[in-house]
Amino acid sequence: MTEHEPQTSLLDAQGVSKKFGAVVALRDASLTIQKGQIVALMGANGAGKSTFVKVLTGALRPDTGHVRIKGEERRVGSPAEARRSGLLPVYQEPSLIPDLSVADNLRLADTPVDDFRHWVAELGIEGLRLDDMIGALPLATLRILDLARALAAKPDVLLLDEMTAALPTDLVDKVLRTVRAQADKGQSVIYISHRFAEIAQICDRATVLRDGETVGDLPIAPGVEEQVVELMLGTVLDKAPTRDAATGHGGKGEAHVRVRHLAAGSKLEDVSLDLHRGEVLGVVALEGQGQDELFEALAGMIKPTAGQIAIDDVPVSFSHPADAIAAGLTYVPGDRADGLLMSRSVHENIALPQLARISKWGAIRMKAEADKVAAAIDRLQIDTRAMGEVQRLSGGNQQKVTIGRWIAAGVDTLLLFDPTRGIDVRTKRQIYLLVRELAAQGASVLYYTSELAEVPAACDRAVVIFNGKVVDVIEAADADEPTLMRAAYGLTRAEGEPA
Ligand SMILES: Nc1ncnc2c1ncn2[C@@H]1O[C@H](COP(=O)(O)OP(=O)(O)OP(=O)(O)O)[C@@H](O)[C@H]1O
Repeated sequence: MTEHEPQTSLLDAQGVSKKFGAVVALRDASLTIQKGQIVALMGANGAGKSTFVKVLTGALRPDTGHVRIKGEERRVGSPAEARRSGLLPVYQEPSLIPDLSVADNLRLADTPVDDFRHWVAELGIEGLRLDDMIGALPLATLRILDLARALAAKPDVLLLDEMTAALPTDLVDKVLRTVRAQADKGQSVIYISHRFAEIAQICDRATVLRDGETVGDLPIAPGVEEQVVELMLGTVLDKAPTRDAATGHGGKGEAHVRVRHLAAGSKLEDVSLDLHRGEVLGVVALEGQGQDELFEALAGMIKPTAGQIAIDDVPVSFSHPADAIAAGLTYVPGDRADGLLMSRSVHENIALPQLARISKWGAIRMKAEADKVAAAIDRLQIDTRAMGEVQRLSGGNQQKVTIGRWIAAGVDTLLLFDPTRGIDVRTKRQIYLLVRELAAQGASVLYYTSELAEVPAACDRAVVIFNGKVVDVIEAADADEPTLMRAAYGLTRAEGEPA
């Protein structure tokens, strides 16, 4: 090709539409990608990103639209056909079969094992055995295995849907570097994410969807963030709320939940912390430092092997999640599928904890419950077009339902594990405000986040866990990303550096 000849797009989709009954998921979506480019596909929760990826990769049949691959009109009728055409997705939720081993899963997809092993190592997963059962592996590892499996198939276009949302910072870094390096070698990537920092780091362009329609396609350049947000939302977003230091809790006074020398599982070795009423206490840790076990022990899902938990100075011991709930500890897991009744409605899912509580009052309380549920849906702007079943909601809207139910029910102590995973920028801000509101009303919140920027936005203080132990406690005012990151890697502060 001469330099004057226009380059044929590797993939060019135009005028794609898709309805689910009355719900218009895509109305006029388009996207073009050249060889070696990374294009960010952006849009608020429910804008149609996942649906678009499913159409492009043959998992859903569009109602209208054209897809050209290397200049040729193609009907991508099935995932197998998409794969043959060089398009391979990594979906938002892990796609490996839990009841099978890693090796069996690879066999099912004809994945070359040596290439897979290469990518697993490159992406920073150590100690994986091919006979490990998928169901026993943590969510972050599963996401990486999905990516490694896709890379091993050497697709022309890799479609990554919220790839980093469930990953801790160290793995995010590896994924971003790997994806960029692959693009530099000529692989194209469609990258769905709500995280601007990642998009600025690796993407060449951003295609923006709003209500199922492509409303912009811009090169990534300094200052593009505000433009993208405006296109995504169709309005100008208020400035991010900052925590009101005057109302924040400084971690002083009597602790509501007191944890001493807690050990559990193979990773949590010795964690002590005090969670006060009215406090949002952040937990920061790289993958696998014991944070899962800390939350599971507090939620009564696993038994500690050592240490004590006390609530208002009364020692407690949980043999079952019901014991933790009875003691006022409410756990919202990171894996939204764990917490939702997928085939039930949004209303039923949000009303669930209240139903347990109010059943003895019967119909008298039904109106109050319905009002609270409606208020929670409204506060979180849950997309209710697909009210029938939670499984039909977009991923971000499902996550909002898991949080919305506790806003409706009211809580004493909330254990939030990475609550904003896959949630768009506007809703994230609403969630920070809601968490702060719950705290202002006297609730205690323990808040694990894999996104370091959330600590100063939502928390009063953060404990940093490394190798199963608390290595630092950092006040929100000092919790900038470099400080948190160094602490998370177990690096002590340099002599003379301010705390
Ligand atoms: N199988 C389905 N049945 C009915 N409605 C659906 C189905 N799948 C998606 N939808 C609806 O289509 C719309 C677009 O959803 P989609 O998952 O594509 O959004 P998204 O942009 O990926 O959102 P998120 O950022 O929250 O993942 C939503 O209103 C969703 O509820």
